[in-house]
Amino acid sequence: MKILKDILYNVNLTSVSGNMNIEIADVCFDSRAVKAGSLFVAVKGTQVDGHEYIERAIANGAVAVVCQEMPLLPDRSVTFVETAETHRALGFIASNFYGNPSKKLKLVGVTGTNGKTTTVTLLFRLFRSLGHNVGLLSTVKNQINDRTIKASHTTPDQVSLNRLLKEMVDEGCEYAFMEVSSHAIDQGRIAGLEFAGAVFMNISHDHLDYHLTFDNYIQTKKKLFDSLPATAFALVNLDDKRGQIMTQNTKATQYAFGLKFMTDYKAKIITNSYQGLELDINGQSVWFRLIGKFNAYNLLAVFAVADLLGEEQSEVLMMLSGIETAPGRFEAVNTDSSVRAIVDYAHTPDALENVLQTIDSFRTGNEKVITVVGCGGDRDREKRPVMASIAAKWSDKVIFTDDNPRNENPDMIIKEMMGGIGPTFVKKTLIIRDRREAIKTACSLASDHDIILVAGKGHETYQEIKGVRHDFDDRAILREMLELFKD
Ligand SMILES: CC(=O)N[C@H]1[C@@H](OP(=O)(O)OP(=O)(O)OC[C@H]2O[C@@H](n3ccc(=O)[nH]c3=O)[C@H](O)[C@@H]2O)O[C@H](CO)[C@@H](O)[C@@H]1O[C@H](C)C(=O)N[C@@H](C)C(=O)N[C@H](CCC(=O)O)C(=O)O
Ligand SMILES: Nc1ncnc2c1ncn2[C@@H]1O[C@H](COP(=O)(O)OP(=O)(O)OP(=O)(O)O)[C@@H](O)[C@H]1O
Ligand SMILES: N[C@H](CCC[C@H](N)C(=O)O)C(=O)O
Ligand SMILES: [Mg+2]
Repeated sequence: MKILKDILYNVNLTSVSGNMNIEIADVCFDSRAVKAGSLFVAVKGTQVDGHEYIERAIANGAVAVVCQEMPLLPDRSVTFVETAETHRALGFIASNFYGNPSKKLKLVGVTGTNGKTTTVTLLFRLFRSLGHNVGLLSTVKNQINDRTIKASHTTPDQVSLNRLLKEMVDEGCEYAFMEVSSHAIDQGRIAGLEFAGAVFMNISHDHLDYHLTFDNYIQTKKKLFDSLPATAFALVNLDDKRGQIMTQNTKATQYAFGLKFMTDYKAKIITNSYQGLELDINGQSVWFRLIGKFNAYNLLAVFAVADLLGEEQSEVLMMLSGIETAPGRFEAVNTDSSVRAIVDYAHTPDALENVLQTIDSFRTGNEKVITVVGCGGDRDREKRPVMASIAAKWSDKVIFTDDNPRNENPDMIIKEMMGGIGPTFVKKTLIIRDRREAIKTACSLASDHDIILVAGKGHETYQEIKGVRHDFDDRAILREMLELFKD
């Protein structure tokens, strides 16, 4: 049990009605989750306004309410407090409620359009193999040492996030590595956290349905760096032209990494092949299991973070050299078929182009590249024709299929993708909406040594259609179909 006035520490209150010395049993931002003794925080969302559910929260047992607009006649049986931005206040409140866990371990946040999951997963595995207790918050899963906890978001909501950090502290974690999505920054999910460091990977076209303009998207990511304390490090990829913008107003100590310019952490690609990457990092040449130039950035960022956190460089490189790629990230689906198959989570134009360019660079003869790809529903529509055109440009055959249609009409999604397909690409394009059938067709078309890329869903083990998640795993279906068409 915590006292209301203590959990409102650092929240700027504009007005108060009622007793601030009451006990609070739980913090909730959803009236449906409120139980007796809870504090309800009313948040304006993208669909509805949480203020409309205050009465319901009180009926469910809320004893205090945090709101942005004080009701004209506040219910006298509960305490009401008013603050300007409840979504940000919720971050501070959740942090106070769980004893400010982010201050009790070293929390590193990774942001960027692509590469967050890969980078935090590598960091988690590296620090575990270096003998530390570590926590992970990622799109694929959350993890505390050896315990896995299902993830519903790339970055959890304020309450779940602080609860998980507290569990990490309780289980002795010295470090936590987390993905910071742009949605999370905008919705105040990271407000009140104290980061030991933050990393900027890159920014490219995505989520414009939410941020509306690319500039808003950049400015949202920058807020992570604006919020860092002076004790933190701010590490940016200088090869991305928006890298410097991120640190314009930061109080943190600035560091940069990249492949192009003289930076604090610089790498050179010596070999980039289907077997892995050989990089020169700080004069040491090291082999890594990850594939593709884009992974050189992820590996270099991991090396830099480990160095900034005080780990010994040569030990880091030795351990990192043996670490596998994150699930569904350029994951080779190995069977005894002579066809090579790759599952990758590329769901942005930039990621798709990187992966297909990487595959293209490995061609040694006249092997065909067959790509199966779709675009998610209820997500950025502008990227659909761009992704389609990139897929067709770099493939000999491309099959457009369903990703997660969610609440959209899948035929319309594919129609929008086809907007990127001009007359020259039409000949190599097939439309097979059923993803299983699309993968089957790709396998049936492939001959010896051809390469199949199934893009967009990576580690996902479901397909989301109208709010229902149906079992679906690209990797399992690929394995089954490759076996079926094996000569
Ligand atoms: C668009 C978006 O990000 N939405 C997130 C947002 O919900 P919202 O703003 O739509 O909420 P709302 O439905 O309008 O409700 C407003 C408020 O009223 C409350 N409410 C609502 C109904 C009710 O009966 N009672 C009640 O109290 C809600 O709990 C909420 O506090 O806040 C919710 C709570 O934190 C999130 O679960 C929800 O994520 C949805 C499910 C989602 O799909 N988000 C995706 C887009 C997302 O966040 N993705 C990013 C990264 C993507 C990437 O990796 O590239 C992520 O971090 O995962
Ligand atoms: N550093 C990188 N630069 C560009 N593309 C990358 C990079 N790392 C990975 N990718 C590509 O982007 C895809 C997604 O990678 P990853 O899951 O690591 O990114 P993410 O930022 O976590 O994505 P999300 O926003 O969905 O959480 C990969 O499957 C790969 O195709
Ligand atoms: N985590 C991201 C990636 C989704 C990947 C893709 N499979 C899709 O459904 O669009 C999101 O929620 O936007
Ligand atoms: Mg991710």
